[in-house]
Amino acid sequence: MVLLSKPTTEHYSYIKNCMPTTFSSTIPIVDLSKPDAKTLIVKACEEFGFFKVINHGVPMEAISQLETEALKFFSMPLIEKEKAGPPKPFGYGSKSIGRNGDVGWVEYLLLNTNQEHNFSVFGKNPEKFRCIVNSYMSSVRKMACEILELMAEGLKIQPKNVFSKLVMDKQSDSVFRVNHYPACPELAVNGQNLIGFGEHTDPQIISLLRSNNTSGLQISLRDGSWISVPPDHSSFFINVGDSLQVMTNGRFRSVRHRVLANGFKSRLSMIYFGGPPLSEKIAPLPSLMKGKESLYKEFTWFEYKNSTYGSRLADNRLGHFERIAAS
Ligand SMILES: C=C1C[C@]23C[C@H]1CC[C@H]2[C@@]12CCC[C@@](C)(C(=O)O1)[C@H]2[C@@H]3C(=O)O
Ligand SMILES: O=C(O)CCC(=O)C(=O)O
Ligand SMILES: [Fe+2]
Repeated sequence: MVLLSKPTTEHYSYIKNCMPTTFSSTIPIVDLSKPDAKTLIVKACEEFGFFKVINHGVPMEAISQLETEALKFFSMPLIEKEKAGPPKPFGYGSKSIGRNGDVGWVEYLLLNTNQEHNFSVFGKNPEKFRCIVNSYMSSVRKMACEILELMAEGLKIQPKNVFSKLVMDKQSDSVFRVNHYPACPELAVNGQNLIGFGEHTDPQIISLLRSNNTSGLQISLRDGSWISVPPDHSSFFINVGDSLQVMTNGRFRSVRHRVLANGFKSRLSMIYFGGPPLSEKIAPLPSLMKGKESLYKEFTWFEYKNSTYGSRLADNRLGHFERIAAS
């Protein structure tokens, strides 16, 4: 007799003492077609490091095509999906996140925005999937550029492409990820909170996230409390990354966020992480220092990225690069 092991969640992490989920209505909403967008973006980046964008200009068709292809990919047998792995550095991964023992109730495709690095990742119909990913990525990159320009305008710094030029650069080290969180029926029964993707900040400049209508994403506020982000499949959610926190000398905050698994519905999210070229120095822009000292030591994106590889998801990665104020 062959004994098949029952899927079990005992090796995953739970959140203890998790408060009942409260969906927040405090998350800023920015309409990119309105003239006040730049002011609202700056305010949201200072207060939360997070906001929701409507009228974003990414065609719903590009989004749903990618969603369909991704779901097709994730519905394949594990043995097929594993042909696209391991995600070192790009490809299919499941359960394990990063290199240092983090696990979550998630499977994912991690891709480079430069498609040459994504060999053999696309399953049975690679050309179609690749093409759909490309057209989605170019629309989202355009939105990233627009938002980063609005940030510069809102901060009254010049030129207005100081941030956007980094993600538009041919050498930009950007990453794209599709996360799939299967429904976890055990949770529906026992009411526990299982970690889908553990708490962390994104190391890059900016992240643009779109998900289906399944909840799970939470962000941490300045006081350390967690709020649930109501899902909205037609909008984008924008995260300030660590690099943008440094470039604004701490004025913008990179947001800590996490995903909880759902007992009833599966969640699919796709995230574009806009990063600078590897050789780029990440340092506060002189025009934002106003005579103040940099809060950070000087480092390149290459150095920061390398240090993230050695870290655990929840680590305060910027901590190593903070300059301790001389007293
Ligand atoms: C434990 C991890 C896993 C990391 C690296 C390190 C710390 C932060 C994680 C992320 C978060 C943002 C996307 C990603 C691609 C990134 O750049 O940083 C992730 C990466 C991975 O999933 O490999
Ligand atoms: O899947 C999500 O909704 C968010 C995941 C995330 O934060 C990440 O991949 O960096
Ligand atoms: Fe993230």
